[in-house]
Amino acid sequence: MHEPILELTGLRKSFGALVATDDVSLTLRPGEIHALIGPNGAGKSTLIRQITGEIRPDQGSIRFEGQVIDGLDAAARARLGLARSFQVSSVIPDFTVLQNVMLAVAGASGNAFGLLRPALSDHRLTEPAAFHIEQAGLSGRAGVKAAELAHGERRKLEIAMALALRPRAFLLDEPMAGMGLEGGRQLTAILSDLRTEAPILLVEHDMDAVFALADRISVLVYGRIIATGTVDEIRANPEVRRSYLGEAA
Ligand SMILES: Nc1ncnc2c1ncn2[C@@H]1O[C@H](COP(=O)(O)OP(=O)(O)OP(=O)(O)O)[C@@H](O)[C@H]1O
Repeated sequence: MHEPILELTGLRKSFGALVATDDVSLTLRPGEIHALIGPNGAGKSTLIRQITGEIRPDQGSIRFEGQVIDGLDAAARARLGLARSFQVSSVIPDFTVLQNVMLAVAGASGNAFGLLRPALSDHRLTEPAAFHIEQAGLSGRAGVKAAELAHGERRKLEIAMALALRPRAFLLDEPMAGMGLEGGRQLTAILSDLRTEAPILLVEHDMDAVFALADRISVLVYGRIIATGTVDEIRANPEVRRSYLGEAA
């Protein structure tokens, strides 16, 4: 068994009297999609924010690729390759898809590319950018301005930009939201391939997508993980059916 990429141990976070995550432990293994599901207010976003470093746990510890990262701020964790996608604020609406992804490649490489003439035709930027655009399913749209993309295409652009950062793990918070049926199908196929690039911790309410994608599922209820298992194990778990899945299973 490979070492986990990400390992959460005993994470606890309270807001006043409310315990939002209560002794949460889970692992993200190489190559897997681990879905985190649970009712509204269960603590899923609070958990993700502790992993990214946006908020500090009251107790517990996080290891990333074997290193304890509790003392690192969000920027340092991002530099290690912990990528939270779908909240990319850096998409420039007036730039094309290709130019946006090139900027992400340039940012990730740390190289001092000149801002004027050379950079936008530099093959060290155009080649990896074109590759990530294809990986994200946006081939043929490279020349379109970001502002003109449809919602689902914008999400693919965000994936391409996240890929440019060469992540070691993806944290995805409700990627299916607002995608529609066909968009959701396409995104499911893209995410399925993405797990080989880096494992994915997937917070998602769309159970069709979760059941199609997840290698393992953890169920969070009132801040506690009540079950972790394969899709079949979780669908068959009576406590999970009672507290969350109901008829969806
Ligand atoms: N900054 C905060 N201050 C006070 N309470 C908070 C804060 N952030 C979250 N909470 C509370 O913590 C609980 C868990 O919220 P969280 O957003 O993590 O749940 P969630 O599982 O992501 O919900 P959803 O599925 O609706 O996004 C909720 O009761 C929420 O109101």
